[in-house]
Amino acid sequence: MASNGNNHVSTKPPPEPSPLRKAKFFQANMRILVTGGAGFIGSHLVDKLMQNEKNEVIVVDNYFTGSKDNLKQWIGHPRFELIRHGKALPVVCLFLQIYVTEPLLIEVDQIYHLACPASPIFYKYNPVKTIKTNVIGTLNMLGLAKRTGARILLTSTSEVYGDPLVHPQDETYWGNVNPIGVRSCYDEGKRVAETLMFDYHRQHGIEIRIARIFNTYGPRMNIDDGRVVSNFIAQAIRDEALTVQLPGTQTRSFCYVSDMVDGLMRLMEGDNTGPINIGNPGEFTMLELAENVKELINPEVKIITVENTPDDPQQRKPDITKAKELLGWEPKVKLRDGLPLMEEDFRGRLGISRKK
Ligand SMILES: O=C(O)[C@H]1O[C@H](OP(=O)(O)OP(=O)(O)OC[C@H]2O[C@@H](n3ccc(=O)[nH]c3=O)[C@H](O)[C@@H]2O)[C@H](O)[C@@H](O)[C@@H]1O
Repeated sequence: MASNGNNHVSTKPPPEPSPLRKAKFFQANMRILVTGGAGFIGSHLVDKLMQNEKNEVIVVDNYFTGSKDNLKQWIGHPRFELIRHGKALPVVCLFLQIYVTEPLLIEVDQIYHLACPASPIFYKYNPVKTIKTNVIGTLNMLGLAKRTGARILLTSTSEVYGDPLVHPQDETYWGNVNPIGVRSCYDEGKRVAETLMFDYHRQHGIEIRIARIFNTYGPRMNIDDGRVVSNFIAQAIRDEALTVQLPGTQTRSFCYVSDMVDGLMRLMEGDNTGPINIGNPGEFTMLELAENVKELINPEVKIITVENTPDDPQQRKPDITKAKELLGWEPKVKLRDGLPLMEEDFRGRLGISRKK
């Protein structure tokens, strides 16, 4: 049984897969559910999973932050299925509808559970729905894993470390999180989701994997997503000033999306439950990031400072020793190589070409 090296080993064998999966007539394909599969990271993960002819991929998404456009190349493909919901109810409600009141009665072998708005602007917009998504959504996916015997991977977040007092952050750090702040719906929500994963693992023998994702960027991010890399790139392309939130010395470590997807798939296929940090340890202040974007994308653009929001973590950098040792994974794409790839995608979508 997989362990995270911290005595979290389940005493129970994993539940038996559905008898259907063993039936003679049943195809040998691996059936993989991706919640949030129309989103930024989810859709890149789907692309990679679909490259393997043995995979059937089922996406559940409510399009709150994801978009059908991200999956257009797979719609109609015989190994691909998209579960979407009607338009009568507000989008987040619809998401919860399927998770809460309509259990997903499908047979799956693996579940990548990504569903949740990840941009602070979006997750703070309706915090009650955000925490419900993290708690009830994860509970229901664990219920599905229990019934089908599927292995489930949760994309948790570096936000579980809060405003960290250790640097860099390794997986043994328990975090410095405000339980009643405006970010709590997300960071505390993900912390409860991790707890649920381990409780199902210990109590029911569910095969779990937990990735703690650090800031990720790349093509298909929402243009007005509100996160720093997408903001700066869109601002530089539109000739608008880059808005560095104060103090500007706060740091983040940015991982290119293809590296992230590679890390998630290695974690799913490997033997370790995690939690495992998946992120790029290259650390930048927000002022340095702005300088890089200015130099690479638009040397004419201004950099200004603006007010920040409460509880913004002041430093963040993953210790990826565990990912290197246990998954043989480390990121390959440097920030200065990844930013131009994202610029190209944003220019295409904004319809603004580079000045000669
Ligand atoms: O990108 C991510 O992966 C993470 O994004 C957010 O976490 P955060 O690190 O706060 O992401 P941003 O909103 O991109 O902010 C990063 C830093 O940039 C600053 N910022 C943001 C936007 C902007 O226009 N200017 C600016 O300086 C913020 O103050 C903050 O210090 C989410 O909360 C995480 O769950 C998610 O994993």
